[in-house]
Amino acid sequence: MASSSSKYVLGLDLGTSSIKVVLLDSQSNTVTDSCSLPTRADTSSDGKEQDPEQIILTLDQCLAALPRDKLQNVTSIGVSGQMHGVVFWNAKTGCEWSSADTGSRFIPKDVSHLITWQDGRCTSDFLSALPKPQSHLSVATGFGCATIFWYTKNRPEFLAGFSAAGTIHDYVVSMLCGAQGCVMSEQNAAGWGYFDTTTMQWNTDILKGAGFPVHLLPDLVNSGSMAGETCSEWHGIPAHTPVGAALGDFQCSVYSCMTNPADAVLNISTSAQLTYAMPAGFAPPCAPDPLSPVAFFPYFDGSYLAVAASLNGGNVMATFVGMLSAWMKEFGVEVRDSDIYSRLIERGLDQPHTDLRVTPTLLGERHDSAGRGLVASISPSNLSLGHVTRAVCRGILENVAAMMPPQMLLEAGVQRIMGSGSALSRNEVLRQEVERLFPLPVVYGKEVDSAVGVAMVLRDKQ
Ligand SMILES: Nc1ncnc2c1ncn2[C@@H]1O[C@H](COP(=O)(O)OP(=O)(O)O)[C@@H](O)[C@H]1O
Ligand SMILES: O=C(CO)[C@@H](O)[C@H](O)[C@H](O)[C@H](O)COP(=O)(O)O
Repeated sequence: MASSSSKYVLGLDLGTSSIKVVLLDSQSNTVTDSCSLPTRADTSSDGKEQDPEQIILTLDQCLAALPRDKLQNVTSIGVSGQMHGVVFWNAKTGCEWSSADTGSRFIPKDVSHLITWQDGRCTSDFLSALPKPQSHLSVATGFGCATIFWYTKNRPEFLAGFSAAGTIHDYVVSMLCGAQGCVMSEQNAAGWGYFDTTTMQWNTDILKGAGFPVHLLPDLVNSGSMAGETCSEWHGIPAHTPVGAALGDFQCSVYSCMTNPADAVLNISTSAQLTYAMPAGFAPPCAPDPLSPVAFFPYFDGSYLAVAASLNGGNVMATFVGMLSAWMKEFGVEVRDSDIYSRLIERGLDQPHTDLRVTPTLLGERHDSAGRGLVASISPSNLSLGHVTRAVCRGILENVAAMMPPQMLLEAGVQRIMGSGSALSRNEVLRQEVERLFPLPVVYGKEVDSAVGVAMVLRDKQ
């Protein structure tokens, strides 16, 4: 039961695989309640597009699991989510509000599918024909501006049906605030491409010159700023509650656990990121280096994070689980995914070493988009579930370590790795591989890191 004087910040994270919500007690800065549910919103098995209705339904289910008396005492809302992707909506009719005894909710209307960061429709030929951005960040497939270019060139009639665009978490913020357009933080804008983080401006002239529909570009605000106030009571949260501009899940997971400039953060959820903070005053290079596995993403107040953002994290294990499940179905056997995960992890733990080699880059990487996965050194004695699970988990970490080698962390003064993300917290084989590969102490967080991080940002900015 909440004391009548307790006030809470609500943190929401709209991840690629799951929604997480937390209530952070503003006074004690502790999480009092949380809920996490899988979205199962993919419209096809490759995760390229997701259904916003299903995402919002899962968000509603998570909120319904939080204590109502505490929701009535929420004083601000922070939203983070999967970066880079784009969803289109009609600014005037992007949702419908409906009321019930349990509170009001909004239902998406006149909204496109979310085209996610995993989307591969922009080939390297397509991308190389686009104008060069005026930014230190290069543009990759799955980035909002690249996807909008693709629609402009291939299906312009699709875009004609929409007047606003943003990430899925920007969409949620816009609907909560009843906004007529989209307000975007520099973190999310950097993830879309064609955004100059030093001037905090879109490359409007370059985009206009190439026929890009610039009216779809959101208005910019600093990361950590407010986007507006809730336009209605929502799941018991009073109307006129301040809502922060949506933030990147990557930056929020870092915010939840980086307590010292000598910390690196390794997050493994659907994807994986290894990052450390650049010193104060760091200015990114003038031009992008598309072949570099390390990029510099904006954090807060003009600072930057050096990040190796791998497209191949927990989704590799999820693909392995999906493959086994499909194979078993062919034999008429149905096994729950959660049972497959626990058996794989158990067997992987029984098999601490393997000579089987798995390069798990199923989606390639942004610096090597043509790359794909490989299996090598197969012998009759290394094909057990234990060997394969160990080799898959080792491969995920070896790939991250190849993108940002341990030596680079040491040279940057890193003394400790903070582990975050539920793929890491739920998989001890992955954790063992982190500790094997990186010669640094590793400290693990909880499963709901980005949701906690975005709530902490809102609390700190109040
Ligand atoms: N039962 C499970 N046991 C261990 N790992 C799991 C289980 N279910 C899912 N995972 C891992 O968690 C990943 C998704 O993590 P999650 O934090 O929900 O992602 P996101 O933040 O991207 O939405 C999956 O890709 C998979 O690797
Ligand atoms: O690619 C980057 C940063 O460039 C990622 O860090 C970023 O977190 C994206 O949001 C993801 O790829 C999606 O995150 P998640 O759902 O895997 O947690």
